[in-house]
Amino acid sequence: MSLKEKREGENMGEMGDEMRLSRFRRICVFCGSSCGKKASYQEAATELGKELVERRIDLVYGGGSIGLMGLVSQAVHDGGRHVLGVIPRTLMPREITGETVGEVQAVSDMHQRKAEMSRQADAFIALPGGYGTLEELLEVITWAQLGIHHKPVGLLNVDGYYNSLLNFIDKAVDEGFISPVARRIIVSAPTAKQLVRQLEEYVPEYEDVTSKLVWDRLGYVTQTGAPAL
Ligand SMILES: CC(C)=CCNc1ncnc2c1ncn2[C@@H]1O[C@H](COP(=O)(O)O)[C@@H](O)[C@H]1O
Repeated sequence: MSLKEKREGENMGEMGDEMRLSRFRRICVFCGSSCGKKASYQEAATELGKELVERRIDLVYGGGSIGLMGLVSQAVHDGGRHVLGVIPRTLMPREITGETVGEVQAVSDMHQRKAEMSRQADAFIALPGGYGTLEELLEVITWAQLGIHHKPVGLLNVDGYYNSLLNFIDKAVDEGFISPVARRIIVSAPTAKQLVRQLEEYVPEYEDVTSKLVWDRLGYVTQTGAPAL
């Protein structure tokens, strides 16, 4: 049995009685707390939410209703899937982040929020965004590189928004700072449909530099305690 088949089998085994259309139970979306200037960014956030609904995938995100975060969470909630917003207590007042649809999980700080969003998800997708989005994206890529998780990481490159970032990463490969294998951790596509399809097919090829058991002891475990993807 190939690694891909084995991992798919593991996921199916955890499915419960609901027939799934995806190997992912829940996806974490990172995105701007602003809407961005182009309508295409906002449309992409809603499209991504609808794509998750179509594939019966739940959402975990940073909570609140501001910017693209609000659009993607509303689309998933409207489609009847579960939405989990993970918010640091200091950002909880409605004047700061707006109303959260679905379930809210309060955490103590930004670090705990990232760890919790990551723990709850089977894959990650970044929509267009600013510093916060980039930081969250780069952290889960770094964690994949270190073997903390093997979950797919996708970049929704709406209207080429992330072209310059991808060019920079390619330069880092050329200059010997990122290995070609680590470059392939990032899956990118221009539409939600294409991206989710590519993430479904993603096979991790990264060799763990540290046993996953070590990370588990540090608290980086999946919620069910099951092996990461
Ligand atoms: C005080 C203040 C500026 C609040 C803005 N309100 C926010 N509410 C909730 N999460 C946020 C907020 N700003 C940034 N984030 C976090 O950073 C990411 C987006 O940051 P950005 O807009 O790309 O850079 C989100 O995924 C979220 O996890």
